[in-house]
Amino acid sequence: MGTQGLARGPAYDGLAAHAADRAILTWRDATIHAKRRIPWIHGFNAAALKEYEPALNERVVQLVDGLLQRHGTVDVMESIKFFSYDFMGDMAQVLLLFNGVSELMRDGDTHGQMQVVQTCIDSTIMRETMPWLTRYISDGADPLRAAAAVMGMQRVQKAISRRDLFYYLNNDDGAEAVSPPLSVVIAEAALVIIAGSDTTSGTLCNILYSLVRHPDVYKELQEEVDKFYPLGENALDSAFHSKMTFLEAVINETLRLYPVVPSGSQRFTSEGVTISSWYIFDSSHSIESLTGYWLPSYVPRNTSVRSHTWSIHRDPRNFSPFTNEFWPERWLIAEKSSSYQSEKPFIHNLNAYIPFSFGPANCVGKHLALKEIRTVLCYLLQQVSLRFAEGFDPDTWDSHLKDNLTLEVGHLPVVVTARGVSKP
Ligand code: HEM
Repeated sequence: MGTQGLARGPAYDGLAAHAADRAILTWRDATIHAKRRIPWIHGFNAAALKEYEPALNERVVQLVDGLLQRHGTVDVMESIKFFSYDFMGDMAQVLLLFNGVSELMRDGDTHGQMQVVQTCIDSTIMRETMPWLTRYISDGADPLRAAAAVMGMQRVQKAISRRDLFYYLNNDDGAEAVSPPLSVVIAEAALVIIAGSDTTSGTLCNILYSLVRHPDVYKELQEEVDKFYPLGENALDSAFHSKMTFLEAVINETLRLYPVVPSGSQRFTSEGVTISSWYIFDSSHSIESLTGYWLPSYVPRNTSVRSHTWSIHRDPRNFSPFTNEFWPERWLIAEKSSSYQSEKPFIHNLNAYIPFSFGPANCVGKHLALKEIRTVLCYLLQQVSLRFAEGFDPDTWDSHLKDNLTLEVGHLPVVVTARGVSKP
């Protein structure tokens, strides 16, 4: 996956089948991919991220206000999903939206927007695993593309009042000598919705679930939030994010246990390659002793391969101890800001931590995703307390996870209580 790595595999052709133009995620040719990534990089640079803050902050306040207005039990999964789609709508404005604006949090799904998106997502596994089949049957992404085309055309004709991601993808900043054709901008803008919504909302849900499930961790994070954003302070101000080491540890640990693309990205061998793939344990030791050796293996040409992120993240050779447990402390120990005393070896292999993939085709939206997650958590924890709703069995959480290309989460019924903190 790195710069010297293998090229993308045929799964990406399946994702692009029927499309008038390919979105960046589906380009297999490294040269074209690198060229198409340029406007995305502009759209996610530090200055652009700063420009998106007012829109993000407005949506975060709307999310938390909405949770507080609903007395009793709230399915926080649905609220956060709507939040992430509304915010990506603000960034790209290409869905079946009212007046070009997504208002799921305000109005609910009155325009059938979620059905259009879900149909697209539900078809991804089929399109990925059987690209050839897409030639014979209609593509679940077609309705999303049609909606994106209509909205995209309206959008380019509109005078825009503020800069969003579409502004950069459409080369409105004039950074490139030649602007992309509308079909390309529409493909990219539709990808903003698909790549940027459920990824972030699923991660936020996994974080909230893990926090409520582990009251000691929840308490420690709450203390950190209260330290930087006490009563009356502006928790939407990102100034302190870089100092919040425990917040970072919680996010990292959640993405380790619940990677958003659990099966990883498909790659393809255009010629035979030898890789160190099998780790043979020394039979005289137990698996916990982790002694053994790598055995190289040969992958013939024209073979599709994947690095299975879920398994890599949950491998005791990469993260130990408490490999399958939610233990944010490991990130502080690795940073040497917390101590570790135990007979068990401490293993923390950052090369094996790949929630955003790595190399030239890694997640280009990573910094926006992290900004969203940090802002939601700081503001939410300053304003409210959460506990599981009566009757919810936290032991069932993992059994409702679904690998649908991205990791889908189940319902998360919680009781939300105001902490009595005044708003900024
Ligand atoms: C926690 C949140 C997120 C995670 C964990 C995540 C993870 C990933 C991963 C693993 C990939 C590689 C997929 C592949 O190669 O098949 C990827 C690609 C991508 N992501 Fe994200 N993502 C997140 C949020 C976002 C957001 C908010 C956006 C904004 C629109 C975004 C936009 C993209 C794009 C455009 C690509 C394709 C990049 C390329 O082909 O060069 N992602 N993401």
